[in-house]
Amino acid sequence: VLERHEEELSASIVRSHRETTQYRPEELQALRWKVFSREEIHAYQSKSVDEMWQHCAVRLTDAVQYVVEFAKRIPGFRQLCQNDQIALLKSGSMEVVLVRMSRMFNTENNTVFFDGKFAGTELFKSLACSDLIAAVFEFAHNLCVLRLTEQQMAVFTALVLLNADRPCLEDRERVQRARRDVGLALSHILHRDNQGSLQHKLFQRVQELESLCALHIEKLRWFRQLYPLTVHSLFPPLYKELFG
Ligand SMILES: CCS(=O)(=O)c1ccc(CC(=O)Nc2nc(-c3ccccc3)c(C(=O)c3ccccc3CC(C)C)s2)cc1
Repeated sequence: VLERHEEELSASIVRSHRETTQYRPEELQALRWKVFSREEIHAYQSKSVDEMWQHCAVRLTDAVQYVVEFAKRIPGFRQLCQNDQIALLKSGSMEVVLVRMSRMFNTENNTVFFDGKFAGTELFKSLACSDLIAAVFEFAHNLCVLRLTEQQMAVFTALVLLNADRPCLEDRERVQRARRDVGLALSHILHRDNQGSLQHKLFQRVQELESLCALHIEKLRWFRQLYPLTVHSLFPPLYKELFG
């Protein structure tokens, strides 16, 4: 009976994942070699720091919106109280965006999908946070080489969201129970795919995720100190609510 329950749980998580990614794997294959020209890269590099940050914040918020939709469809997340859903999204949505971003990474030319084409680290120069950009690329590369299937990615991202150690949770027990079910579903899938060794590699990636998100928040604080008005009036409200 447990098997069937796990099967049903992972099937519903995979369905939710498929319904809430902006780009399907087959679309990505077609886009793979669309890279920015030297002129286009130069145009991005000529943007001011605040212009480029604002541009990226809008793109990032688009991706986060899809993650919020995904979370709302995960069995076990839906049943949580409003406060706990927001607390999990506040601390987990960026982590899920970064995991999903790895499907939009091309390890052959070290580029990530951004604004409709694939971009290398040099395109983000005007953000003036090369350590964050290098860390995002490094993470995307390390996860991309694990070659997760969409099913493994879907259940892994549900596990990333259902983290009972997050701050400000009211019903930790309930999150823990939902997490245990998804954790069982993930190890069931990995063993069924004969990839049990992926389990500990994925948990290493989770440690990297936490420090990457902390770096993102640190850079955002630095940026907001320099450009308070840009953040206040030009950043998407959802970005400020989740990362502010
Ligand atoms: C995520 C769901 S998906 O369907 O796979 C998908 C859907 C859509 C896309 C397109 C997309 O929005 N790509 C972005 N790329 C980057 C980026 C930027 C610097 C290096 C590496 C990637 C974006 C960011 O703004 C970003 C992301 C992570 C950390 C930090 C930042 C910049 C900070 C300063 C806001 S948005 C990609 C993937």
